[in-house]
Amino acid sequence: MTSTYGATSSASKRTVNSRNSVNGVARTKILLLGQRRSGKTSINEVLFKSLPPKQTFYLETTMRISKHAYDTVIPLEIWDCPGNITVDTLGAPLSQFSALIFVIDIRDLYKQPISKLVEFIIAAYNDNPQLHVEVFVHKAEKLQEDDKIENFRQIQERVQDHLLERECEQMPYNFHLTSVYDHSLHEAFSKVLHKLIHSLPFLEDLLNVFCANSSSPKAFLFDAASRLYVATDASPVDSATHNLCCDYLSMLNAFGPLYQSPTSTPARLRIPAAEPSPDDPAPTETKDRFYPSAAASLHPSAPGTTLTYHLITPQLALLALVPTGVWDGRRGLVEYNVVFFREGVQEICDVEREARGGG
Ligand SMILES: Nc1nc2c(ncn2[C@@H]2O[C@H](COP(=O)(O)OP(=O)(O)OP(=O)(O)O)[C@@H](O)[C@H]2O)c(=O)[nH]1
Repeated sequence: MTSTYGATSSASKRTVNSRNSVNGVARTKILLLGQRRSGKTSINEVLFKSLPPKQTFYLETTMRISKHAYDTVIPLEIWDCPGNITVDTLGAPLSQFSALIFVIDIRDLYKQPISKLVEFIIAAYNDNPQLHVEVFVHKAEKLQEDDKIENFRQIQERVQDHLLERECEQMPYNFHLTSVYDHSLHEAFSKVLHKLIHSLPFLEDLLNVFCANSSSPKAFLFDAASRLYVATDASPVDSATHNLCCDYLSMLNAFGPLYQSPTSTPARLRIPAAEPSPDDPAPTETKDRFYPSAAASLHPSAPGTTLTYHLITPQLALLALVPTGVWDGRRGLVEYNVVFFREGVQEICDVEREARGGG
């Protein structure tokens, strides 16, 4: 197993070499673009700063590019750009970025946002064909189901037409319907994140082994603070289960500090201390919020399912559905499997950190 993780390490080394290193750590960069008021800052604040969605109403207009660092399985740097930024005024080559998220308000069917998106897709095609271009058709909850589907279709069609006109239709890009008011944003951003994690197949393998040995029909490895899932097992993701896990995490995040153990110091949780540097983007706020483990019964009637939560690293948590019979009768076995899962994940995180020059 160790040699397989070694392979991840060298793969990561190759890819992170091309990225800018801040504070000695090579961060994977994500560009957040879109028209004014399309919802870029809201997306960043809701996901990574735990801002309640209703409070996005009070966010101020972004005047300059702001860079936000966030540490999960991989260290991220999110560039929140003002609405008027163009390929020329960005001030950095697109080759520095791993993903470009373009946010379009679902009611904005006009030419301007589509032309701007097409400009960036063409620039990416020339500068960095590996760039993952993801279009978030945002504020989707504002429309009724039929209008939502119709606008979503029209935006996709117009982008395709523009790219055909410019003979650049080969560049791959994906569309997602999103809103800060439901789980669609978390699901869409998780899918973007999966494309950036080189160790994803190893995390998925660990989850598959955990599920097989614990009779679990579904397990997710979540980034606990942002509630993005960084990996899941091979069984299909159904939105209801994903949403349930998200809500359970949200509840634990809210109540965790009330039950904080006095002995759960950062040193004990092995939180790496980083020296701040003047160039460093705003660091991720660390808030102690966890129970080490928890469980909730979902269907009390037999046979029943229990949703379990286990903290894996200071950032990551394993959420798994386990048959209640297994949880009640063979809890020791499930916890034994969690220990092995934790060791595997920690090893992957250590290799990743080492490859990026952070350890
Ligand atoms: N209904 C709805 N409104 C949203 C959503 N996301 C953001 N908004 C609202 O959209 C408005 C603009 O949001 P911002 O995040 O400031 O948009 P921005 O793209 O960063 O804007 P600039 O800084 O001007 O470029 C705010 O009033 C938000 O409350 C959403 O999913 N649904």
